[in-house]
Amino acid sequence: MKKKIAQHLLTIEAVCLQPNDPFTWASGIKSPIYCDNRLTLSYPEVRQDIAQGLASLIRENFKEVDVIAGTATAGIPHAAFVSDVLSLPMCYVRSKAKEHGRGNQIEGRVTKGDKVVVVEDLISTGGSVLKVVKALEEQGCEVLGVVSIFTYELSKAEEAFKEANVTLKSLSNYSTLIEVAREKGSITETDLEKLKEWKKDPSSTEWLSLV
Ligand SMILES: O=P(O)(O)OC[C@H]1O[C@H](OP(=O)(O)OP(=O)(O)O)[C@H](O)[C@@H]1O
Ligand SMILES: O=C(O)c1cc(=O)[nH]c(=O)[nH]1
Repeated sequence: MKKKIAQHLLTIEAVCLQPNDPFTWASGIKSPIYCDNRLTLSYPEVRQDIAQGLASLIRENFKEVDVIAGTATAGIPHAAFVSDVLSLPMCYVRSKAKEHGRGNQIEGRVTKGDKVVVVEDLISTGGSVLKVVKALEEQGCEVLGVVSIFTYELSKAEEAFKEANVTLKSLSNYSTLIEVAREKGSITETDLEKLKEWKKDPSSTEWLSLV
C-alpha cells in the first residue's frame, strides 16, 4: 500500500520538486518538495484507494472508533469519504474557532466520551493535527489516534506525537516516495542528493548550497 499510494501521488503530479525555489510550509520550514494531496480529489480511482486504505488502517488499529474527524481544510474531504466507507458519523475541526455564527472550532456533533479518529492529509511537523487533537480532547472526546495519507517522517513530528501520546498511522511516507521516484526515474541524482541532505535537518538551509 505504501508504494501504491506513492505511485499515485507521483503519477498525478501531486509531488512538486523545486530545489532552486524552495516552498514555505505551514510551519515556516523551507523545503525543496511539496506534496499537494488536494489534487487527489480530482482522481476518483486515487481518492477511492485512499479512502479504502485509511478505512483499513482504522479497522486494524482503532476498532472502537465512534466518530471520524477531519482536519480543516485538506483533511475534510478524505474524512468524509472514509466515514462513508465505515458508515460512521463525521465532524471536522477548524484550526481556530470561527469568529462569527456559533463560534465553533468543531463542526458537526461530538459528545463527551466519544472515541474519535482524526483524518489528516499530510504530516510535516504534526503541529496542525495535534492542535485538532487537543481541541477534541478539550470537548471531552477520547482521541484513539490519527491517520494520514502521507508523512515526511520528520523527527520533529515523531517527537511531537510521542510527547502528546498520540498514535499516527500513515498510508505512505517520504522514504517510500523517494524510493519509488528513483525507480520510476522521475528524479535526478542531484535532486535526490538535495532531498536527502534536506531531510537530515529540514530547519537548516545547508542543502540549498548543493549544486
Ligand atoms: O504537520 P504540519 O507542519 O502542521 O503541516 C501539515 C499541514 O499543512 C497543510 O495544511 P495547510 O496549513 O497548508 O492548510 P490547508 O489544509 O487548509 O490547505 C496540510 O494539509 C497539513 O494540515
Ligand atoms: O507543511 C506543509 O505546509 C505542507 C507540506 C506539503 O508537502 N504539502 C502540504 O500540503 N503542506
